[in-house]
Amino acid sequence: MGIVLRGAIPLRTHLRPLYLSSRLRCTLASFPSPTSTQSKEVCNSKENDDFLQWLRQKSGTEISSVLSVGSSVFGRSLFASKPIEAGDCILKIPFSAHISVDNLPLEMMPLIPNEIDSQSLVAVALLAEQNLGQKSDWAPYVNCLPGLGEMHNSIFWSKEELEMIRPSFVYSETIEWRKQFEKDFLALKTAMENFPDLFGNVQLENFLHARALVSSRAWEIIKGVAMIPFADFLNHDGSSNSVLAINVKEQRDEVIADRSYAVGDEVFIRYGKFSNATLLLDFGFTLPVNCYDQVRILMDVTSDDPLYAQKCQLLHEHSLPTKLNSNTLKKKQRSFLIKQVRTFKGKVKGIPLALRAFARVLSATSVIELEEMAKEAAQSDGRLARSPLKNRQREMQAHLILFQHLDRMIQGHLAALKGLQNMNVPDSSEAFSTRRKMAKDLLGGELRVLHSAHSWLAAYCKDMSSM
Ligand SMILES: C[S@@+](CC[C@H](N)C(=O)[O-])C[C@H]1O[C@@H](n2cnc3c(N)ncnc32)[C@H](O)[C@@H]1O
Repeated sequence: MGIVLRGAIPLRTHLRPLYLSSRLRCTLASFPSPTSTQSKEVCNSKENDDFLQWLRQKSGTEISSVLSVGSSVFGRSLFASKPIEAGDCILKIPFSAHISVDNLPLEMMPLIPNEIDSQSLVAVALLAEQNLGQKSDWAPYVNCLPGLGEMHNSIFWSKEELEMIRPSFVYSETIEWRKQFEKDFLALKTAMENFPDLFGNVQLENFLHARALVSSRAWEIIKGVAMIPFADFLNHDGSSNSVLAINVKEQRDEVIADRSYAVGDEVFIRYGKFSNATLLLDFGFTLPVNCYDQVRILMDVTSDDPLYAQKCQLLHEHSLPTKLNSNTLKKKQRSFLIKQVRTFKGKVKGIPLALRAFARVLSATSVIELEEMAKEAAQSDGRLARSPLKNRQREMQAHLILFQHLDRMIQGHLAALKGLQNMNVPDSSEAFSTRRKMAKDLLGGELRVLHSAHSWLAAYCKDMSSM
């Protein structure tokens, strides 16, 4: 195998493919590149030289002769120190420079419960390096990592800050994640206590910090995930076609420039095709305009529906989410994901077929209709209610249910955005204003997606009623 392209890791994603398939480039109008607003930055040459010299020694090879470390509005960043042409390989980092689970003592592994994911394991490895301080082989790198106060992942938001994003699914996901990480920490604490010299006295706050450092800057490697010094100083531009790639043959990570850069320009890569929800949860930032935005929605059969039991049963039998599996499935697994709606060759993209099928079941008013849906599914590919209902009135009703659901979500988002606009932010609270801006980006992006689906549903219902 040669080069494998990959994205940075969002939290708790175990099975993300190791390569990025289609590499859709957003139009500049819909997705401004950060480079266009970026001022050139003079790098601190001493810091850069020291860091690169340490990494060169650690790796036994040249890392990059065209990039230097500096800072931009996005924090630590990499800049072109020489002219770069599209197609140039701009950095090469051997696997030996990774911080991964291999940094942990082998004797510790049997003490770690199976349910702990590889990102939490790397967080534990990072905690050990942090505790070793200057004695750590990775000290020059570990010292560069942002402190807890500089992290804005939603798991660090206060109750009041989280209220700003209540209409978004990210609100409940953040709460779920925090609970999960607290549980993971308790499970890992016992293992760490067996190695007091290595870990010292790790508190929940330290673990959450390390966990968020991993989610915002680790990449998938062949086994699990790893922190990759220097490569993780590159900031994200959703319109970039440069990604971090694994060169298995040469046992190193590489980045190929997708465009030319003049000396002093900040160099960006794309971490992945991530929505603002993912960026907020995993990376602690958002983009003002993000063409990968999407909205998670939860729909359920209401308990006052006369056919409640029959609808739940039918949906459940066809693997559609219902309250029946709320004990076994997390909210995310029970939700539907809407993307910006586009019509292509008469087909609509963005509203999942499963969601439309769900709405068709919701719209049924008799057991006979439900039985017909089940029969039709059995006679075709087994999937329930995938085709338009023969009864046009009913088909319109199904889509009206979705339309009204989205309408309520739109009203919720609009009210929350208005609240953010009118909110008094104390001048002293820099973190709060950063987070308020992130809340605006998240809700604004979701609103655009909701509006696109809402308009499409309105047109569909109109078509149905006029037939
Ligand atoms: C892989 S690190 C990149 C280096 C980082 N700037 C630093 O100071 O170490 C990812 C972090 O950089 C910041 N970042 C990267 N791209 C960004 C962007 N387009 N807008 C805002 N922040 C960004 C976020 O804080 C993110 O969690």
